[in-house]
Amino acid sequence: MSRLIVVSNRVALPRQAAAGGLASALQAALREHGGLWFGWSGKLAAETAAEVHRLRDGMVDYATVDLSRADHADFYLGFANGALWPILHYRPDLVDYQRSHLAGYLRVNEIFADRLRQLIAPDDVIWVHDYHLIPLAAMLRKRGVRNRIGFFLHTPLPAAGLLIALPNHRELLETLASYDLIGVHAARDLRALEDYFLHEAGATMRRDGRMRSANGRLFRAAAFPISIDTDGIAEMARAALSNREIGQLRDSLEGRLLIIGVDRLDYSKGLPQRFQAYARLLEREPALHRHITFLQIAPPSRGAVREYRQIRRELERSAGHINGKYAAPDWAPVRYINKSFPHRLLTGYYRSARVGLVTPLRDGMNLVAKEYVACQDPNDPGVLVLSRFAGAAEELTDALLVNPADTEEVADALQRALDMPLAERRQRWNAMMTVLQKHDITAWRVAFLQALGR
Ligand SMILES: O=P(O)(O)OC[C@H]1O[C@H](O[C@H]2O[C@H](CO)[C@@H](O)[C@H](O)[C@H]2O)[C@H](O)[C@@H](O)[C@@H]1O
Ligand SMILES: O=c1ccn([C@@H]2O[C@H](COP(=O)(O)OP(=O)(O)O)[C@@H](O)[C@H]2O)c(=O)[nH]1
Repeated sequence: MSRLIVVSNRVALPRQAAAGGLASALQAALREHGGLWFGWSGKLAAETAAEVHRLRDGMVDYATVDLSRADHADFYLGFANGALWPILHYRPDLVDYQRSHLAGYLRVNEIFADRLRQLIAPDDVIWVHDYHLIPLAAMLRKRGVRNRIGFFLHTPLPAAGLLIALPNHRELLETLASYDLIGVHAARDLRALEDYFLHEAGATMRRDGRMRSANGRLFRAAAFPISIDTDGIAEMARAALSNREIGQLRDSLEGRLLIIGVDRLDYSKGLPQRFQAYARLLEREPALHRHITFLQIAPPSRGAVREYRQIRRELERSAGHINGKYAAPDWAPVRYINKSFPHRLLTGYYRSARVGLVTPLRDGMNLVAKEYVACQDPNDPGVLVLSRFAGAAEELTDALLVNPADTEEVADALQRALDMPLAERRQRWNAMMTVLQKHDITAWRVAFLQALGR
């Protein structure tokens, strides 16, 4: 079996809390298969990649590099999260495009290519992840790397008509053709990718399903919905019940039904709209007062980008406003926490909640939705309220699917979830759990690597 090299900006180092879905998922994918994981150490230093830090844990070797403050600002905050992230999440209005940021992005990709080149053996299979590293394969090819290289995009991909709003889009996106296989989460992302290549980048589609780029390179694209370690997460949720912290949460509810949301503090997650929908429910249904509690866990993310600071302020106001208006001396309708929790606790919190409220405006997949389902008690499962615009909605069709921007619709779905009879909760949960047991993180990894190997 050839060695697998996974490359991503974010790396979940051993005994470090996984930050976000990419890190959680790749950690689970590599745990069983083993391989080398190359990427950013998460640390800043005087110079980018002055040395490669090596570490081994179980089946996984880690090779990480530090970023200089300037490269972190231009590459990660500036271009990746200030320009690419908003356009990929259908927010051209938030794109802050600066040439110096693009230059930093390309510079860091070149440095990564140099360092990685030295680690690659002839029959290694290389799997690059996400929008931070789009041109990496083209840069590796320039350095003579002929190995199989796959790419996986963890975000949504908007329609070509929107993508072209990004200055210099073709120069950047065409480099994707240097990969042998491009994976996306959902059928709609695949349609957008093909549409972009065929109508904006001069590629053609061959009968065998591969595309030929304008400069003659053959590559394939397909959808591979990412998933979770379903059985592992379910087991963790059962074990969590004996945790003191989970008992404390349950006691504090005093019989009230819990609605839970867990999201990085990101404008793509639809948090202001979610708070509004919850407030609307309270306004409409005084009978629910004191009988429900909404727990929103929202660890801060990318705080050096202006929009992320703004959304943080907005949510503080909104949570304060709802509590100010509806709270009683012995009841707060919203518990809002800007802190991150390990899976050991999160799984128990999910299991304690009657409703999982997952309403991003756009999301590549959204693993929280899948984790919430996997953590439920089969005898008394909760209900998932899920945005149609999360990749997960293509698979979890037995959730209550909503348009997150429609306050009344989300409030209706919350009410329906809170009232749902046990038989219907069980039937919906069984259907979703069947999907997650078949399509777990191992199935995702195997499907992608098999397709890359073909
Ligand atoms: O690394 P950060 O800047 O701290 O951000 C965390 C990750 O956010 C995004 O995650 C995506 O990947 C998930 C797994 O495929 C998917 O479920 C989710 O919908 C995406 O938003 C980002 O794409 C990652 O690169 C970041 O590491
Ligand atoms: O306090 C927290 C909040 C989130 N997560 C994890 O971060 C991931 C979030 O992934 P998702 O795909 O939902 O969204 P992303 O943050 O990647 O956009 C999930 O595995 C969560 O369990 C966590 O471990 N602790």
